[in-house]
Amino acid sequence: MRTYFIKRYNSFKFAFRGISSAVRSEPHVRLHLLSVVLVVIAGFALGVTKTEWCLLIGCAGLVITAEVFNTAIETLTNLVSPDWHHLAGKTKDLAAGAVLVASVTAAVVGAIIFIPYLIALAALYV
Ligand SMILES: Nc1ncnc2c1ncn2[C@@H]1O[C@H](COP(=O)(O)OP(=O)(O)OP(=O)(O)O)[C@@H](O)[C@H]1O
Repeated sequence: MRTYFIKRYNSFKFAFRGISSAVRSEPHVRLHLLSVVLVVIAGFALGVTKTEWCLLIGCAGLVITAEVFNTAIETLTNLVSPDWHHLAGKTKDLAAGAVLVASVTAAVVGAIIFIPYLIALAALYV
């Protein structure tokens, strides 16, 4: 039983080490984390609903997950193919494409949620 908990503890430790390594090595991951912080501040400031919070958190999780996978794929590609190879390039382009899809999705959802709040807020001052 003790071994079971030690193994689970180590799994979490390795996972956090992976996230921490992605944050330290990838400027894009830091940029996306900053965006998440700004979205959370805007969410509290504008008083979004519970459903809207779920959508925003879901999108933020999707983008960060895509970024961490992208970092993992880039790292593995660099290990397997340090030299220029069209398949290595294609692999990295595909991973970057996944991040772009997740980011555009999050941006569209954010716009759909925040724009009506911002219009209502602006209307108070005009
Ligand atoms: N070994 C390679 N062989 C062929 N093309 C490559 C190779 N490495 C990178 N590329 C091409 O250059 C692009 C940029 O690669 P790079 O490794 O700099 O990733 P990146 O998107 O700049 O990553 P990041 O800025 O997140 O570190 C890739 O998307 C790919 O098209």
